[in-house]
Amino acid sequence: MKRTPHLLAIQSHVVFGHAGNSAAVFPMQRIGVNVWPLNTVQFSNHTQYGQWAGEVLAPAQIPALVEGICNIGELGNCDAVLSGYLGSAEQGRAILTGVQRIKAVNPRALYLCDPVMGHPEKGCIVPQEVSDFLLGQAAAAADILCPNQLELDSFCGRRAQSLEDCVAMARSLLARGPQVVLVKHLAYPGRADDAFEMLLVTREQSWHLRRPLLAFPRQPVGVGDLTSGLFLARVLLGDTWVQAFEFTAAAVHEVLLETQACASYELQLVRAQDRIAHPRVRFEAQALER
Ligand SMILES: Nc1ncnc2c1ncn2[C@@H]1O[C@H](COP(=O)(O)OP(=O)(O)O)[C@@H](O)[C@H]1O
Ligand SMILES: Cc1ncc(COP(=O)(O)O)c(C=O)c1O
Ligand SMILES: [Mg+2]
Repeated sequence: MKRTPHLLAIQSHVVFGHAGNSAAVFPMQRIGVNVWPLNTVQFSNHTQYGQWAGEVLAPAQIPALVEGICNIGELGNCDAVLSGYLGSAEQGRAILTGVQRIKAVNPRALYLCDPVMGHPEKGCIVPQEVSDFLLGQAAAAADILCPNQLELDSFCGRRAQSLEDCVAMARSLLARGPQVVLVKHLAYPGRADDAFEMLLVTREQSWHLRRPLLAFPRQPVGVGDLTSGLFLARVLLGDTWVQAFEFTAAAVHEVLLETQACASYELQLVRAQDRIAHPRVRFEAQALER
């Protein structure tokens, strides 16, 4: 029997609704991965409501929890670490120490960093020191980096001018260490206004993918977290990079269709669970020149 992969997911938890682990854990489990959720913050709701209650996990808890798993002899079973929304830069440094610890016992373990830097206009609030940490240290430690356009621009210190430019910028991130860069949402001048575009860049190849742009009265939150979680889960389940990319686009689109049909602001993950596991739509990634 094929082994079920194990994934340590270090990101936010919201009591109500879906963002961070609250957007990613159930879908990753639903497609067949054992998830170890480690919550960097526990907030009542995501920050785009403009108000929330709750607190940030003390950074020392991250190594303590990893050590606890080590002490029961399970750390070597960890196939991957995912990090997303962080409450402080110190938490970020603690995660990198945890990643080193896991790679020491399982050198094949992957680290996916979703560099959630916030989007002040949209109300996604992240402390500045977290962005500085992500720009400075996280990219070098990651095997897989999943920025959105704003985060890609921040890494490169300039705005992308075209699709070719986005590819060149993502490629420049590979030079810092990652094997793969997945840009979860492209926004460059001149792109089609009826499509939602994503990009996957490895050392050997680049792929571009388009899916339909759906209309929402208020953009749902947690889509990025769902995207990075499903991508990593599918890689652990044995997909190639491009297979995982295509699956992720389809499964996320299914969730958005269900969410739109329900006229809901929060992602409809429970209702969409069968569509996540078996997407009915399929999007083909197009290989780019390079
Ligand atoms: N097919 C789609 N149609 C319309 N909006 C989408 C679609 N897919 C994703 N979105 C929205 O696009 C935005 C992507 O946000 P962005 O900041 O680029 O990434 P992230 O979710 O990582 O922060 C989100 O607001 C999400 O709800
Ligand atoms: C607590 C929390 N976690 C994660 C996110 C990131 O969500 P997204 O996947 O839309 O980038 C947000 C965005 O506001 C948030 O408030
Ligand atoms: Mg995001």
